[in-house]
Amino acid sequence: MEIIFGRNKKEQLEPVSARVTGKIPAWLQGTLLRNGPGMHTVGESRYNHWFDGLALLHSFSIRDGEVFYRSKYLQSDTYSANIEANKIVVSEFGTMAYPDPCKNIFSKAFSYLSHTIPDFTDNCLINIMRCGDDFYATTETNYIRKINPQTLETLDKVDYRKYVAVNLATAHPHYDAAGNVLNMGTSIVDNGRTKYVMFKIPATVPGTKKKEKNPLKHTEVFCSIPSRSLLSPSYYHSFGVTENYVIFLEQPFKLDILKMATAYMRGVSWASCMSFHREDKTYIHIIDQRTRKPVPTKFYTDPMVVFHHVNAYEEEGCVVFDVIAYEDSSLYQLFYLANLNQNFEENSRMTSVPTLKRFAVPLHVDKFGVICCNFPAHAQDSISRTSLVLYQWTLRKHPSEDGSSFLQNAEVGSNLIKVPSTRATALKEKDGHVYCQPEVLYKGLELPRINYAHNGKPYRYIYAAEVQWSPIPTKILKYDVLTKSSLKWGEECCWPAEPVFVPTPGAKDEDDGVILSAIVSTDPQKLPFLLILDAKTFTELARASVHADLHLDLHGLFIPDVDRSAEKQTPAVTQEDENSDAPITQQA
Ligand SMILES: CC1=C(/C=C/C(C)=C/C=C/C(C)=C/C=O)C(C)(C)CCC1
Ligand SMILES: [Fe+2]
Repeated sequence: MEIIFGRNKKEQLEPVSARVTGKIPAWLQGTLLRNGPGMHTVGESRYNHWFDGLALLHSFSIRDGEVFYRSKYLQSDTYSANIEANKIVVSEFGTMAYPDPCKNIFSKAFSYLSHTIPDFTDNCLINIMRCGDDFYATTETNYIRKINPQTLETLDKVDYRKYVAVNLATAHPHYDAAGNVLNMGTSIVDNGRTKYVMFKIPATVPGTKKKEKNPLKHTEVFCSIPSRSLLSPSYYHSFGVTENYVIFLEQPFKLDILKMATAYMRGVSWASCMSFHREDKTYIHIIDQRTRKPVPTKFYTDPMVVFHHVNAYEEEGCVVFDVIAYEDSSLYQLFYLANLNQNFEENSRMTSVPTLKRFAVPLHVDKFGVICCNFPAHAQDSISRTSLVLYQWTLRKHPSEDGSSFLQNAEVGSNLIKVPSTRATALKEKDGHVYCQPEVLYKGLELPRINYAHNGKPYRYIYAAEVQWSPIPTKILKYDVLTKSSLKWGEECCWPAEPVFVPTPGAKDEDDGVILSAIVSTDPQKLPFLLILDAKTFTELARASVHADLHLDLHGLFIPDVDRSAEKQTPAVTQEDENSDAPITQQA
């Protein structure tokens, strides 16, 4: 496994042509752009954890049936400082490091004496975010790095804190149909408060001057939720959205801010400042995007750890959401390089299996009961408590004939979920709190993706990596949430990456399209390759093998060429004609 994890990967700076077997659909034109850790040692020093590795960007450009591969290390300040010092001088998730005494680049790292939160790394190794016409490499700190999606060059270093008060932000933003970005982050001990902040970055800005064109300058806070505890906010890696709501899980996997503030002094990593509190609950926050306020009911479930939300949607007065859940935080433990490199089979057996779970949250619970089914939306919004009671009374006296709209005086202990698409339950408790219990759908999957046109909406298919006894994917999976059946692709000595769905132009069915996945091979006779599957049947359409040092990556996106040709057709932007407000095609 050393071959996959511990070894530094060589960059492929010049695009290399791949050997294509099979037939790439003619409509598939664009670039699969991905990110992940590629360098695990610098000089004599080694990172401890796989999530520490220096970001290596790579891309497969697909044009007229041909594929070109290239890769380049993100030229972050962290990368430059490390390379210059010929050792690790910047702290990452699982490795505490100290700045080179002669250099002052990360001088703020020592600010623990005067500030609670030290400066974090800009080694953006997790994902790629699209923001208007710009692309950024992302991690979970306050830094993102602008990149050129064609050349993989590193551009501006952006500090989120310039635009919104967050010390941490997720690497998994959401996008609406117009390409506006919705993300969230944590603001730590700011003005005596620790809170979770949801913010929007517009896709386009109507400004006239070039400077005003930066969408980040138009970032808008759209809701903040106070953390239950000032000094131990939850850690979260992603969140969910429906058409009208945001789902945020305040889980009992927490950051200890006091431990973080003293980590440099104590010589311990950030990872050691995170802990799972199995005695605690997981709180489910549902935020109404129209009012920008949380739904007042307290929803909760058992302790769990979620890294990836899969999708969510609204159905008959409920928010239904799917996540990959763990019983504890042991996943992060498994990715210590020492576990991955020696006695791999023994050390990386999962104690907690990533499980696809479906939750349902009833939206209109009050102390009088619960509104189910097709209670008209306008009425839900405008009915006051008094008229609600009256309405309830009227309905009880005169129940609607087809039973489609009704109010129900829910008994304590009764299940408030009556939607057809799940057996998940939500039990009303004496104090008005609601205890949600999920339906278990599938065990042993991670890195979930969907057809993003269905994000926030009812959907049927999940594409994911199948993980069996270890956290390293061995197969790609298509899971049908309706029939609960699955299709799989796998091959000896092949280690697949997160599968990305690309829709056929003018697609009718949700699964009309292809799956792209970069496959790392541990068979010396077999080159690594880009796999192209028919998303409907999960049969191989083509593979593009490359003579290059492919790394196992984390996340990325597909940029269809329509976007590029639109860019080319747009005349060069001048000071005067920068008013264009045209929406962009979004491919998350
Ligand atoms: C550096 C740093 C962090 C980095 C976290 C990372 C890099 C997490 C990666 C998670 C992944 C890849 C999960 C996959 O499911 C924290 C803890 C946010 C805060 C302190 C500074
Ligand atoms: Fe992730």
